[in-house]
Amino acid sequence: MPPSTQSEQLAPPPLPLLPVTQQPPTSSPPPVELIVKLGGSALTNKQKRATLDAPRFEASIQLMSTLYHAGVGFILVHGAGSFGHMEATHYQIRNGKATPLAMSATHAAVTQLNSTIVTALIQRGVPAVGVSPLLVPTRVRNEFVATLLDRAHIPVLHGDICYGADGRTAILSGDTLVSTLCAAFDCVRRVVFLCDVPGLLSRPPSQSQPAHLVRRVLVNERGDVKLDTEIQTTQAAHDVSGGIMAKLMAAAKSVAQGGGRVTAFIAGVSSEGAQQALLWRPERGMTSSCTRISYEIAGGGGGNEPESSASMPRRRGWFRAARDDALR
Ligand SMILES: Nc1ncnc2c1ncn2[C@@H]1O[C@H](COP(=O)(O)OP(=O)(O)OP(=O)(O)O)[C@@H](O)[C@H]1O
Ligand SMILES: C=C(C)CCOP(=O)(O)O
Repeated sequence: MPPSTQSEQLAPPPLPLLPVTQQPPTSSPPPVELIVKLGGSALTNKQKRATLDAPRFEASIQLMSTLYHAGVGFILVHGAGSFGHMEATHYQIRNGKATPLAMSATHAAVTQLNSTIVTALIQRGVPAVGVSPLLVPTRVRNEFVATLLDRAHIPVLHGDICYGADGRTAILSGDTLVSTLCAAFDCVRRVVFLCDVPGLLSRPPSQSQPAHLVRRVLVNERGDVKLDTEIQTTQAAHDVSGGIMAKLMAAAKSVAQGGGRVTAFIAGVSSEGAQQALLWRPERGMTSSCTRISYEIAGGGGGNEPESSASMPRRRGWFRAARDDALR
């Protein structure tokens, strides 16, 4: 074989050609009951730019592959993790005035992760197709996702940068995308947010005091959230999409807008809780190893008046979701 030139060596390795017989049938795709959000913390080392967390990445891909081969239909969304948050912070995208080049650089980072995920899934026989939100209007994006599902693909969307209606630059979190998809696809019954923690904890895992897992969160028709315990949360300085609190609110929105149709979960990617959440059915009742966010008509449980979550470092009782971060 002739020696490779330098430019050939720089190209990423190609996907091996799959045996034709391994390709899954394209007829009768399963109904889509599930949206999975693979958090950046379930895929990457969020402290180190452009770095995968190899064991968690493998666990995430393996879980998605197992789901697919078990015949479960789902839409996959992933976060940016260390491929996007640091760029978005550096280029001040949330300030609304990032340059086109800054937007491109941040989008390139998150699509690099998207391509890595899609490639890993294809290698395991999952017919994944990456879908970037970027400039595509929500309605068009949802039609594209629906067409991919009809053709038996697994759409893989991701948190991204976007331009608001006024042209200002903004972040569209994967968590927000989940609630948008949930509203558009009324066949969805559960949404599962997978990350590096077993669910919502009473304290940030970085604190030395022991934290307990919050197993149950209730949401009313207005999207107000009820917790039976006080919680404290933190987020990394370079996190541009609100951390675990924004995730809880996106989960609450998915549940509230479904009016009881949808149950949401936050679970650890390598935990038993992930299996419980991904395969949960209403008749299975309680889940013990993850956080379950479910619907309850307000007035059933007493509690405090809704307050602004932004002003409450410690929360207990009913409180109201903070304003959505996304512009669309
Ligand atoms: N009370 C808490 N309970 C659970 N996690 C918490 C809490 N406070 C802080 N955290 C942190 O929140 C992180 C999960 O939120 P984060 O937004 O990073 O998730 P993600 O969806 O995986 O990331 P990304 O936005 O990159 O997709 C955990 O890694 C944990 O360190
Ligand atoms: C930082 C960017 C570009 C998207 C953030 O999406 P998230 O990680 O799902 O919150």
